[in-house]
Amino acid sequence: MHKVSFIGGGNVAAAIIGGLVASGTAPTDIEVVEINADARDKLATRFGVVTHTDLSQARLHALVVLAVKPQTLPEVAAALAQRLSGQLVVSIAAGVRVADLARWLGGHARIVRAMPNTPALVQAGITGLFAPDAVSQESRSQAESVLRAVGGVVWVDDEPQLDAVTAVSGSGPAYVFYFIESLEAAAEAQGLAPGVARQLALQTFFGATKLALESGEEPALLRQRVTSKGGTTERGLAALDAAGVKQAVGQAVDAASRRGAELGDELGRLA
Ligand SMILES: NC(=O)C1=CN([C@@H]2O[C@H](COP(=O)(O)OP(=O)(O)OC[C@H]3O[C@@H](n4cnc5c(N)ncnc54)[C@H](OP(=O)(O)O)[C@@H]3O)[C@@H](O)[C@H]2O)C=CC1
Ligand SMILES: O=C(O)[C@@H]1CCC=N1
Repeated sequence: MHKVSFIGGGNVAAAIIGGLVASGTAPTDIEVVEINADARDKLATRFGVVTHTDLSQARLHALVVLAVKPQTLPEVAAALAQRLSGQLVVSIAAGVRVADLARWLGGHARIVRAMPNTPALVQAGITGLFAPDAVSQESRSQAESVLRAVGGVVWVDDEPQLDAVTAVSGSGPAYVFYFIESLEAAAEAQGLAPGVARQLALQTFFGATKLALESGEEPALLRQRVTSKGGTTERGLAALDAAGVKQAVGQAVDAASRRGAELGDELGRLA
């Protein structure tokens, strides 16, 4: 496993670092530049990684993961530009395009974009990856091996598709938690105790997903098997249809994807 430098040590960086350490990377082979003292202390205590307050203190390993907010990236990239000497740069920032990042990095070409998600924390993430044609197969494999430490990976051929990935699986855990919260609230409204409501909601999402993954069957077929003719599920699904839930999910993904493109446009206008 490669030595990795992280710039930004927040939620997602911590999840990836956790996966790397769990899959055998020595904590001392990971360094993190993080301006927030609390976050820095947590990373050092939890994983034993090397931490720095400022980029100027970093050694910069062969693979550098940019894990700051998109709005912070132009400033971080400008500071990093002076320090780069051929490293592979992997950006996880939503929306920020390779061409803009390359420009802020002073023309650096070895860039891969990645869009992970927070289930990475429990090594059950899924990451979308994109690299421009000029990036070698070896660099692609290096980037992929870091993200594989926290779950599955998929590659997309066109950069705009990464906005769709962001909207589906990057933001997706938030939609799932929203559905879990809704099911739990509905269970409580039926008079079930809060602890029971939580257990029913969580295990139902977990069990249904496990069944779909392990059986490999079409989700539509699995749904039909739950839906007895003239029974309860039929009524429940009819209510979901009448409320336009399927359309609402489409609208959520569309809105999130457009925000990704918009972030790219906004930040791309910066020099
Ligand atoms: N959250 C998610 O589910 C996902 C997020 N992403 C992307 O990942 C990136 C990080 O997101 P997330 O982990 O949620 O964000 P966080 O805010 O948790 O992490 C970013 C960290 O970087 C620190 N930071 C800010 N400026 C600097 C700097 N100049 N040098 C070093 N560290 C700095 C921040 O400190 P402080 O808080 O003090 O500013 C913060 O601790 C974003 O670009 C986001 O688009 C991608 C996939 C999923
Ligand atoms: O909300 C966001 O912008 C980030 C990107 C995907 C998940 N969180």
